Amino acid sequence: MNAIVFDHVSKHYGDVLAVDDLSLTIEPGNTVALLGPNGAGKSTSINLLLGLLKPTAGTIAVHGRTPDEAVRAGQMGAMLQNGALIPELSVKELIDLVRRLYPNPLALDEILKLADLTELAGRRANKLSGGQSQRVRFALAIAGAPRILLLDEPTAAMDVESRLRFWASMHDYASAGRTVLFATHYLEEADEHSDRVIVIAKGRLAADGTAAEIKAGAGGHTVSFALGEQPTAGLDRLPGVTAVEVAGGVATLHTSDTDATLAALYRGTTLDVRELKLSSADLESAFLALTRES
Ligand SMILES: Nc1ncnc2c1ncn2[C@@H]1O[C@H](COP(=O)(O)OP(=O)(O)OP(=O)(O)O)[C@@H](O)[C@H]1O
Repeated sequence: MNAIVFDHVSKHYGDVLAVDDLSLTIEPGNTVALLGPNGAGKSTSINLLLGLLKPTAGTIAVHGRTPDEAVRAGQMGAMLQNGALIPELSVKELIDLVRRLYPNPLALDEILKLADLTELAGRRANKLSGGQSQRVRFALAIAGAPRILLLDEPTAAMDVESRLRFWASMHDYASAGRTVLFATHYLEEADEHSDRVIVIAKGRLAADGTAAEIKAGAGGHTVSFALGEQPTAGLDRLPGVTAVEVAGGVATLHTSDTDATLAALYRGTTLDVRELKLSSADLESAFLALTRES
């Protein structure tokens, strides 16, 4: 059975269509990045999954149950964008308080270890740094041993070292066959820390695949050369070429097949090709191309 199913889900806030006929399935054990620019509908989708919002149309299933049923059964844990911690309690007390609310929680020591908080167990919540507070929020999200973990921009405002520690914790938790869905703006995080990337823009699905597939599918490579005064006609019809840009006397061809484009450039045109450069588009340009299109 799928872990998460969105079936033609839409969500309106008054006149604003935040999620627009979104259909997707996520299998158990996958770590999936939900990537999209500001206002794409990432938080709305996560809140719909948690049952905090109801869809205007369509249905959502979590291991075959409604979101409300799945939350009640302790199957979902979430780390949302802001959530206050109780300042007077120590890290250990706070986590223990929350874990006791669940039917089958993880052991306290295991949570502290997974969230990399063992050394901070006695520290009061109001004496934690921003990155440490985020680790406590992560600990609270996993306390009930949820099968599905939802993380809404979990590393926002973390420094580089905190991010590394955070992602190590997330991978440890996911490694026991759990499903993780995290929303992010950071392309490199989606690339490095997920098995699958779902790109949404304006509430719609813009791409779905591994980071490598998304890079390839969005015209993943560029071939550029000094064009000078030579004509550009026909460049857009070379095999593999998806877009042509000319700026400052340099032509840049976006291509899905570098070999075919290069062969045709040399054999099929009379252009004098100089200062040739090849580059692999990164996820960022693929992402920009995808979100621009939609
Ligand atoms: N409570 C609300 N009332 C009205 N409009 C809302 C509300 N919450 C979100 N929206 C709008 O819905 C759209 C999607 O917002 P959402 O917060 O889901 O996007 P997001 O991808 O999470 O953005 P960000 O990356 O900036 O957090 C945006 O246009 C936003 O302005």
